[in-house]
Amino acid sequence: MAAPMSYVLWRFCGPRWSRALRGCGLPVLQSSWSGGPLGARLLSQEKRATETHFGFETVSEEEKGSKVYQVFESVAKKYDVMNDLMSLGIHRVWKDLLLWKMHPLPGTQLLDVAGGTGDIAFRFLNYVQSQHQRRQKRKLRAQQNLSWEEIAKQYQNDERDSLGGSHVVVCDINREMLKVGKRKAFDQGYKAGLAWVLADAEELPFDDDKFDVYTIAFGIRNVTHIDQALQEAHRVLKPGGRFLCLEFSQVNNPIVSRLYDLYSFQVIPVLGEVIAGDWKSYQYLVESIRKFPSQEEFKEMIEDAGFQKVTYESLTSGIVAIHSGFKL
Ligand SMILES: COc1cc(O)cc(C/C=C(\C)CC/C=C(\C)CC/C=C(\C)CC/C=C(\C)CC/C=C(\C)CC/C=C(\C)CC/C=C(\C)CC/C=C(\C)CC/C=C(\C)CCC=C(C)C)c1O
Ligand SMILES: C[S@@+](CC[C@H](N)C(=O)[O-])C[C@H]1O[C@@H](n2cnc3c(N)ncnc32)[C@H](O)[C@@H]1O
Repeated sequence: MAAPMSYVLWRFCGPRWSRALRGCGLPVLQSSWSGGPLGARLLSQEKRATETHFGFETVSEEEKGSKVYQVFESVAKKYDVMNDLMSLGIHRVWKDLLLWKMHPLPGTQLLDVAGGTGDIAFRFLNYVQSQHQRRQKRKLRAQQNLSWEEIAKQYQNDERDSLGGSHVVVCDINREMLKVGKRKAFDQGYKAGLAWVLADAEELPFDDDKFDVYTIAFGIRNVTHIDQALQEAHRVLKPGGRFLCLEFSQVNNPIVSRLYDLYSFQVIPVLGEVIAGDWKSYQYLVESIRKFPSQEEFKEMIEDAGFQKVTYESLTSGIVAIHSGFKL
């Protein structure tokens, strides 16, 4: 029996068509066609796809989860040095820009999902601490005729709560990545306002309406059901809370695109082999980047999860983009 048109479009044109069809009220398939009566084959939106991609490879969903786990288990110890080498330090600028965009207020409760070795969390703690100190200094300067005891007391209070009540939870599915992150936190003296949780972005172990900001940097590309992770992000954010995602995206300059492709496929796996002894994980990295939706497509996915005022900013000719959305 012939497959319905929506399935054919989904199979050959991808999720963009699929979304467009859903908008027109047509039934949309999310899985592969396997024969049998039409009613059984037109899958409901709840039904999960059984096949997905791992880089350019087609794999089952279960396989994808374990392959992604193995990748980060394998690269964990060399992860930070590889990022500096591959990007010549540019990933640090992108991460700083994410924090400037967030501009957290005192008392911000942040959830950093796929937080890995803690780069976003540490930047958050530095940012809120320096903001808090600046505010306290300004307050002290504005108060006239304070005794030295009063000034000393204020400074002591500041030491006790140097973050102004802000807090970050780093959540990641990979034990090895968290282990490296915790070691880094210990070595660099980060302790207050920081917690580590081993969990899946698709099934967060947090109550509804708990966080002010949700971040995910270079993480969502690795998640099997991106839609599910986005719904979880929406659920755990407070009303008024903000979703921020830093991820690889679509390069918008043809010359940069050519060079970037050359660099990605010819240089990155070689660096991976030489530095981390792992060609395959870095081949997965460059392939997974090419499989990730464009800026506009990802914006639509974020909107589909219920976020509003969704915007994005492309950085470094679109090599990466920061998407932002609000739970209103
Ligand atoms: C397993 O999964 C993962 C593992 C991880 O460790 C990390 C992640 C997540 C990823 C990050 C947190 C960030 C990682 C960063 C990247 C993947 C790289 C992003 C790339 C850039 C910022 C640079 C983009 C490069 C270009 C626009 C093209 C410029 C390139 C060239 C001029 C070289 C062209 C290459 C060839 C012609 C091939 C032959 C060349 C050689 C053998 C020489 C090798 C050259 C170098 C090593 C120099 C590299 C040059 C640059 C980095 C250029 C920088 C300049 C610009 C930004 C314009 C994860 O998921
Ligand atoms: C490229 S690293 C990003 C780490 C960090 N956010 C950064 O910017 O450096 C991707 C991280 O996503 C994590 N990850 C992959 N799938 C995940 C999932 N389903 N839930 C939570 N974390 C996941 C990996 O374990 C890994 O630590």
